[in-house]
Amino acid sequence: MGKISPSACIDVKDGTHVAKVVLMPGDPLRAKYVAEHYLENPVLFNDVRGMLGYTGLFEGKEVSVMGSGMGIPSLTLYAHELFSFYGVEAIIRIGSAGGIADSVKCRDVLLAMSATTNSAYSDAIDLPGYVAPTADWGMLKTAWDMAEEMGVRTSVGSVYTSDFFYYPNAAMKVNEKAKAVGLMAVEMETAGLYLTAMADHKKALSVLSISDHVFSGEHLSPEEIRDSFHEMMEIALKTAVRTEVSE
Ligand SMILES: O=P(O)(O)O[C@H]1O[C@H](CO)[C@@H](O)[C@H]1O
Ligand SMILES: O=c1cc[nH]c(=O)[nH]1
Repeated sequence: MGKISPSACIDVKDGTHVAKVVLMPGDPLRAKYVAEHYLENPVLFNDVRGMLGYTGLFEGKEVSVMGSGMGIPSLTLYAHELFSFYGVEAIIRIGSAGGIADSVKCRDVLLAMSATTNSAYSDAIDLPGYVAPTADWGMLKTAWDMAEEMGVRTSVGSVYTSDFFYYPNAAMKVNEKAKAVGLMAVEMETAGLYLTAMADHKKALSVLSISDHVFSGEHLSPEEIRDSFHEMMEIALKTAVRTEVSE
């Protein structure tokens, strides 16, 4: 029999550990890329289901990076296990998003202050009315300061976290309605991350990179995506090592 893991879907390898702040891209291969290109001495701590997770050093401080998979069910499963079983205190999602506001352009970084969603996830919190999935203010402020210092074109606003990448009924015009109430971009995880952090009494932030525009049809080439992701990752890493955690 193997060792007993405290969690169902992450199995931290013997002799490794998870840092108190974790960066989470949707794609586990992006986690590997970040570990290999940005972290000193990265050590693989998880590879269950190929959801690669590494811990290393950035600016001399420990930080982890691990894939979340796509969509709220996948991200919230991993985020809850990290928060509840591995001592993680803050998660920063680093993901791509489709622009919906006219003011948002490809390559922009978008800091998600809040996230509206069509997911039923918040129903489980069972509070009368609607819960407002919101970023941690301290992390949001730090990310904004880092982006300003780096001179990166950055927006702060509300995103739409959708359970659908492909809507089965296009006539619902969901992206048009999201745009009409001022939501800036669409992606698939942020609301779940913020609600999980809220329920687990932890901190979270989504730092997004605009990879395409839903209405203008503008989209980046793979090389351009790599360059704009670089800015998002730098902002997220600088925020991670400045996030207040327990000693
Ligand atoms: O780039 P990532 O982090 O995967 O995020 C976006 O890309 C995926 C869809 O292509 C969804 O996960 C969406 O949220
Ligand atoms: O979820 C996503 C991510 C990028 N672009 C989109 O249109 N949707």
